[in-house]
Amino acid sequence: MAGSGNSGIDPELVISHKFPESLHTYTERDAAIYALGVGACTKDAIDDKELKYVYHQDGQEFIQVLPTFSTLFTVGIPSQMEQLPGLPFDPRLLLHGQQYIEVYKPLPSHGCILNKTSIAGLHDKGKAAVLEVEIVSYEKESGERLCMNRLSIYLRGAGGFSKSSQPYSYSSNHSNQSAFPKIPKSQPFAVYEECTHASQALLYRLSGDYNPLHSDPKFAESAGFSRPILHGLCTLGFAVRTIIKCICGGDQNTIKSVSGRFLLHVYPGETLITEMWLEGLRVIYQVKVKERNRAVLFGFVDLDRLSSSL
Ligand SMILES: CCCCCCC/C=C/C(=O)SCCNC(=O)CCNC(=O)[C@H](O)C(C)(C)COP(=O)(O)OP(=O)(O)OC[C@H]1O[C@@H](n2cnc3c(N)ncnc32)[C@H](O)[C@@H]1OP(=O)(O)O
Repeated sequence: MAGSGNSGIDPELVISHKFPESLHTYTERDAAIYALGVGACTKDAIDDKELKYVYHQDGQEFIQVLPTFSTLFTVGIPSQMEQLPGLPFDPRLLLHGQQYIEVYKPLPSHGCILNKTSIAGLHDKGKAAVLEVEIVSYEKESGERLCMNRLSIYLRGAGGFSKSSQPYSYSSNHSNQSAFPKIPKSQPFAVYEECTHASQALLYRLSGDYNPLHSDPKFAESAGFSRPILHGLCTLGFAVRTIIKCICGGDQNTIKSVSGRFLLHVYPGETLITEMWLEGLRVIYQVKVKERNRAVLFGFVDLDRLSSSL
């Protein structure tokens, strides 16, 4: 509830903050390491729908890039948050809450990206604060807009900063594009099961997210977990890759937008079961961890066309 504590957050200072523009350069190797990190070709090293993400399959000139690779353009955010005036927080208590992605054109296999970052929201949830950050990414050379990522960061213990009896809530996004649909009660259109590896987070972190929550047992324990947990964006990468494989006929370029809410942490080595429902051009999905029979992620993916193989 509003006013239940005082985390020292100064909301007006936070939402008026202006981030400097930043550059992010990547190569084909980064795109391939990312694809392996989210499980591409793990079940089958010659998978004909996935080899293209890690190898110049059939002589293709460039490797193909998964749309969720764009989430890597945001890896600098947690360290930028530490410099953010008016936002004191304990980095051990920070969790990734939600991710929304819009893809405007296929991601190139290498390039230099210009990121424009802004605060998109701040909410007082009493026991937590939720900060939303939006990053619009452009291809530096052409100036063309490539994608947009909006992430919600859940800061445990940082709520209670509202000055009035109404909980503080600011959002720059009025379009409700990322509102979550209900999980249908009907049987899923497709279900796909896949194991993550015990070393999944250690592989995924090589894509640039070096938060010790995912690799350091002592840090993970101090954050309240029995061992390091998987990056939320790794779980999201598994889910979207699964949707591309099961619904999009392997064509990653049919993805227009992706939305996901992280419901519970995943331990590397656990088995992910992704359930998918197709409603027009929208795929509603839910990921469960088999070993604990718990939902860990849900959301939707909007497509720009349906695969002819459906
Ligand atoms: C590129 C890097 C980006 C930054 C990353 C930061 C570093 C962390 C990286 C990670 O990858 S962490 C691993 C991935 N994330 C997780 O594992 C989180 C899983 N989710 C949870 O553990 C829980 O859902 C939660 C976030 C702890 C919240 O659970 P809790 O029981 O405390 O919430 P509720 O009581 O249900 O709701 C309170 C309030 O908060 C809203 N809310 C709930 N969940 C989320 C969420 N995932 N994202 C945003 N907001 C959330 C909920 O709607 C309630 O609001 P009101 O309805 O009361 O207004």
